[in-house]
Parts: sequence; C-alpha cells; structure tokens
Amino acid sequence: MTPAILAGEQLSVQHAQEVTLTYPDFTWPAGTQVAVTGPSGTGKTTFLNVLAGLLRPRTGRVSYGQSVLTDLSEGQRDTFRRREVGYVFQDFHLMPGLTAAENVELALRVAGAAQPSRQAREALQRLELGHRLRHLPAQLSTGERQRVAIARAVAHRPGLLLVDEPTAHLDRERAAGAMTLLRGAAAELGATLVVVTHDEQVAGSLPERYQVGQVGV
Ligand SMILES: Nc1ncnc2c1ncn2[C@@H]1O[C@H](COP(=O)(O)OP(=O)(O)OP(=O)(O)O)[C@@H](O)[C@H]1O
Repeated sequence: MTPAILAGEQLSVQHAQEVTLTYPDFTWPAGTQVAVTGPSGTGKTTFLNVLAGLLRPRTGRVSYGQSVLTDLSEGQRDTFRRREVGYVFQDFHLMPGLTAAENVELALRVAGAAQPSRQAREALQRLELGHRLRHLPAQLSTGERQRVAIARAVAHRPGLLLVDEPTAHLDRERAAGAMTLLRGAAAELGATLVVVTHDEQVAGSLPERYQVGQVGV
C-alpha cells in the first residue's frame, strides 16, 4: 500500500439525538505517530471508527491521499478498510474458533493477499509467535493474543494503523513492549499510527498528540 496524508476537517459525529461529538482539524503526513487522548466518553473510539470508514460523520470530511473517505459509498469504504487499514481493537476481536495463524490468514484473504498462509506465518514469526501458530486464542496469554491482533492488523501492510487502548490489559513492562512493537511495525511500513490511550506514559511515548474533548449538545 502507499502511505498517504491523512486529514480531517470540520468533523462531527452524532450518535444519538443527545450526543454530538466534534473534532479538531488535523493533517498528518504519512508515517505520523499520534496519541489520541481526552476524557472518557468524549469520542476517541468513535474517532478511530470514522478513520477506519466504519462510521460516517455527521459533518466534515476525512481524506487519505487522493481519496475522500467521507464521500465513498459503503462498499468503497469496505474496500478501503480491507486494504488500507489495520485495526487493533481494545479487546482484540480474534475469532475464537480459529487458530492464531488462521486469524491472520483470514484478514489477509479478505485484503486480497497473494499468499495468505505464508504471509500469516511470517507475520506471526516476526512478532515471535512462530511457536503459537496452531493455538486458539483461548490457549494464549493476553499479551500473546494482543500480538496476534497486531500481526493480523499489519500483515497486509496497511498505510493506516489504528489502535484502541493497546495497554488496557497489560502490566507496565508489557505495555512498553506493545508500544515498541506497534511503533516499529508502523515505521517499517511507513504507516500512520493512531493510538487511542488513557495512559499518559503511552501518550508520551508517541511524538504527536491529538486531544479530543468537546462534547456538544
Ligand atoms: N453506537 C453508539 N450509539 C449511541 N451512542 C454512542 C455509540 N457509541 C458511542 N456512543 C456515545 O458516544 C460518546 C463517545 O463514545 P466513545 O466510545 O467514542 O468515547 P471514548 O472517548 O472512546 O470513551 P472511553 O475513553 O470511555 O473509551 C459516549 O457518550 C458514548 O456513550
């Protein structure tokens, strides 16, 4: 994939009649690594979902290179997400009935990868999970499950890596390790890394910060 400038302007999202979330404008060159911070409930996860094309904002536009994400049809946004986006969910969202390798392979197939099973194996090996390929998520530690989720998110070489609360389930040492992995993976791809976090230490480990916090009614 070709990493590209990610930009947003005049963004707001309405979830329900009474909740309107507004976002500051941003322009992030390819390869930017940014922490999204702000009080609970101000719309950080919602923001990631807009960037992923999972959610259409009420107002404003998001562009990624030449594509205006907010102008795309739902089908086009699905294609964008499968090809350009790697998303590490807070609770990982691994398929419980699939092994570690199958979880990564499935994402690669969906992204149209040429050799999904070899690429899945290699992605897991790079994250030091070569000895866990045939394990089910329930047979893995929390840190290992997270590494599978990271492998799944980066294996198709996305230009945009979105991560929700990567350290929520980890102790301090593992949290630092997870951030090193994510930053290294993004740097290797030249991808933009957007990390939602409550953890000041995590936020401080990233060079840029995007503060979310205005809730309108
Ligand atoms: N699908 C939805 N339908 C209605 N309201 C929603 C929906 N998703 C989120 N909200 C509301 O939108 C607001 C922002 O939610 P969001 O999860 O994006 O915030 P957050 O900053 O990530 O929160 P936290 O830090 O607690 O995880 C909250 O008030 C939430 O209740």
